Amino acid sequence: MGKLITKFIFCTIFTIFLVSLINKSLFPHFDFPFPSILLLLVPAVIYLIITFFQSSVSKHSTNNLPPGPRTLPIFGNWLQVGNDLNHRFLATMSQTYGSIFLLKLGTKNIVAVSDPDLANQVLHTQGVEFGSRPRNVVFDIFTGNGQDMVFTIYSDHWRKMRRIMTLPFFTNKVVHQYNDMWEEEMDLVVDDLKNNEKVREEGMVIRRRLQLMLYNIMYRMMFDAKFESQEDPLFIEATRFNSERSRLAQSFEYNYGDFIPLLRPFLRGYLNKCRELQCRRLAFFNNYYVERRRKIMAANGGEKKKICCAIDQIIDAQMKGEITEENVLYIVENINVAAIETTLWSMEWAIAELVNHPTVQRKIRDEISTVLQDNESITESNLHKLPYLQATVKETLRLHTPIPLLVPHMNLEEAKLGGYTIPKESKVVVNAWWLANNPAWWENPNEFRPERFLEEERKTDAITGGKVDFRYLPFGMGRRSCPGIILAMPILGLVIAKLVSNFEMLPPPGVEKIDVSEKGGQFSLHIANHSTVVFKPIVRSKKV
Ligand code: HEM
Repeated sequence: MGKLITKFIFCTIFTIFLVSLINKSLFPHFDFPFPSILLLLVPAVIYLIITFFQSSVSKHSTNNLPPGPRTLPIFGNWLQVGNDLNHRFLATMSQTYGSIFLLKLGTKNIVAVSDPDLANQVLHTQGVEFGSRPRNVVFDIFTGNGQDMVFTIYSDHWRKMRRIMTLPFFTNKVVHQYNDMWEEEMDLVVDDLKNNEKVREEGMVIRRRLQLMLYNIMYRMMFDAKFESQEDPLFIEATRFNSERSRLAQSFEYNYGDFIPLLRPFLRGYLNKCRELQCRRLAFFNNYYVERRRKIMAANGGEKKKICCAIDQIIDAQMKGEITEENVLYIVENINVAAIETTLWSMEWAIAELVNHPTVQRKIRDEISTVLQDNESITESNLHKLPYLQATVKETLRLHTPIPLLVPHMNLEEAKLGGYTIPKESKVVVNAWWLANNPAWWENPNEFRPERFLEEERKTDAITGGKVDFRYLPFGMGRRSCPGIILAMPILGLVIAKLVSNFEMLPPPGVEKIDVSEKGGQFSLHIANHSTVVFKPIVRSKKV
């Protein structure tokens, strides 16, 4: 510190001397006012900041940090790498810097991992050390400073929230309890498609209809409530609130204020927008859904047997003093964020790939008609008899990993990883997409080929003895892995089975293949264009 102060004084005197010299020679008659001298301190202050950063970087570099590109003062690597640190860009960087590397974005450290063994260390063997989530200015607002479960640090609060959420959402009992309801919602989609003549000739963009289906599945599970149609004002409001929240949280626009705290005052407008949205959004969940359930529960005298949906159990936990009223709302917020769009993106990817691969559609149909008895309908409980269908779901999530870098992890304290020192509070991203698409580990990874999970992957299973395959992590692994896998996999399997067995899904007239290019945000990877698809009904004898 003493050294820095000497540098600062030296630099200030030197700058004043230099600039007055320039001023005197350029403007000999200019009377130099006092406040301008103060202005001259600006370069000195900048120099001070620069040297401070330089000293901290060089201090780190003696500490066995992971490799990475050279950093600039203040900005770190930000000017070189830009805002959009997406899965493909990080995969390319890993070819230069190796399977673990460090980027400095302003004051923030980002460690990128793209190797199955290192992924195992982050998610599993050192899952406690790396089990937290990094915070940023926008997520602090959307999570009420970590009152939720998905984005909170690894702590007693997280354990309690995960335990309380597991019983009403993430057990086999829940799956069996709701299987019929899921099917009912899916059958309504099939009926809507069948009853719309335009759909079998010109086709339609199915996203909004599937979105309604998924909202209804989740809101029926959560609140025993459903939306009447895509025009239902509450549906319009819920989807608007959630998509605005996604847009604001996933945007790269606020990075500058997050990476460089000095610039944070310039984010005030953005952060106010986030605060205002969050306030209205939580009030919406509370007024229309949570409060309604509270009233119904109060009318039932809090009788256990009358608990009929997930939020009743959550409110019950709150009434026992385990969590706060705000925590209840953040659970609702987390399900809205984590459950619906992820599953919807996966469905859109699956449909797009099936349209472009009619043989896969045919094979699924054949499997269903071979395996299931006449009049035996597909349900969650017989999905396990349909390996090709399941391989199709897996292949979709491999090629188009919806959360390609997982939800970022963070180490609260300095830690070791792959022999390197990871500074405390680093954001650690596991490049799940690259693990699942690296040609070093997968045969022709760019191909959509469900067969790989039945052929070569079976051989891999034989080699690994069926142990966890850390090349394939669309739901993460370990403590912070996705608990929703227990719902998402059967929901995806059932929707695909119902669509494929009721319709031939085709590109619209005049189009050979539909566009499967991708678009990403800070977390997500979704299809860039929601293409039109023709749903041509199949005349069948079997009920599916
Ligand atoms: C295809 C659909 C889905 C995909 C691809 C997906 C993927 C993921 C991923 C990658 C993570 C982070 C894992 C990590 O950081 O290591 C995650 C976390 C989470 N997901 Fe999912 N998810 C899906 C559906 C769902 C559903 C349906 C729900 C709830 C009903 C859900 C609830 C959660 C929650 C609560 C977390 C946070 C876990 C924690 O931090 O402890 N997800 N999901």
